[in-house]
Amino acid sequence: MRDGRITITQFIIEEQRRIKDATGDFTSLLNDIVTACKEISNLVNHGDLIGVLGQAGTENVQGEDQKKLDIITNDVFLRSNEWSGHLAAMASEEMEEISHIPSQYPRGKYLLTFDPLDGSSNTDVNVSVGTIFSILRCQGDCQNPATGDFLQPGTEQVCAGYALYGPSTMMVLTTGNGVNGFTLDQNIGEFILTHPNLTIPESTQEFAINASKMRFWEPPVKRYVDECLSGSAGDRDEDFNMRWIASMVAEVHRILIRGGIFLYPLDEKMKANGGTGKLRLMYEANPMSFIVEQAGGMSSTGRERIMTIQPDGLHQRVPVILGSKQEVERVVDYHKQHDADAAA
Ligand SMILES: O=P(O)(O)OC[C@H]1O[C@](O)(COP(=O)(O)O)[C@@H](O)[C@@H]1O
Ligand SMILES: [Mg+2]
Ligand SMILES: [Mg+2]
Repeated sequence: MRDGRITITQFIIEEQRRIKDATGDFTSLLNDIVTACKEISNLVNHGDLIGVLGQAGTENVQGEDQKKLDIITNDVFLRSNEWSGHLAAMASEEMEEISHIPSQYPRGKYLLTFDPLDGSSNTDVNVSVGTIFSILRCQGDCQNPATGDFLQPGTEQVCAGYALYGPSTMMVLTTGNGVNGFTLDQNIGEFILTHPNLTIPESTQEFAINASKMRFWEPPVKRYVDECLSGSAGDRDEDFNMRWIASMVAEVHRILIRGGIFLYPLDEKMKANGGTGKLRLMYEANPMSFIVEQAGGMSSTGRERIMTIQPDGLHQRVPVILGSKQEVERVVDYHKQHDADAAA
């Protein structure tokens, strides 16, 4: 741009020039995703002015009540990405099965998973929400993709990103070469590079967890949070602050900017109902873990690195503990100690 600012399109193209044999497919796919996020930003921003708030009256595969915006944003993502010829198929939080590319369009070599609207319990109360996405290569038959083609560990991701619809609309991306943030300039409708090379501070005094679940937490999590709450009056040398926005995108974004630790652990109530966590591996935990690790942070279930989990289902749920390395390592240690004592 004349004033030296870099648009997301220019940034992506320059990134791709680094890659030998880059065909431009990936760049074009990312541009379609960027367009979808711009459209969603506009919808979220207009809210009740265009009647998109409130319940849809339907349930998704997770058994959750869908918001109107869950369904509308899912449709925006499908329509924006199905025609390009770069995708073999898509998968979403809001669809039980994978979505095949309509026969009138060519199929390509990539797979796209997405959470079209993250933090949807916040839509009606005007609190930040987002969109999360992850791109994989289709390792199987791209002309006849199946669910199994999606079930690749997070380490296989080609790209992960999110859009945050807050006071300003931002996009944050990684293609495995660091993490960069872009802000939507509403005047020209372009995302501009404003946060190059985002890095998560190793230490922090800020934790985020839904404390209403405290009585169900496993001992390692209970111990960690208790210590944070006791602060310098307890075993920790400093005092801690707490945050909970109930939008994973907004929590992760805060952590990318100023550090912190985010926990949505497995708890006794979930276990009693045969649950394995709250957040979904394929379109929440894996893309956010890729971004957090690329920014120098750490992401774990408490017992294993999330990115190396072999997925066994499109909507599989996992415990998520991510953020500043020193704090995540501490929580992982507490799990190790607890499990070792329990096994002894
Ligand atoms: O309402 P709770 O239990 O605090 O859960 C909040 C969590 O649930 C989520 O809203 C789940 O995501 P969706 O809104 O996409 O279903 C996360 O963004 C957030 O971290
Ligand atoms: Mg979500
Ligand atoms: Mg969602």
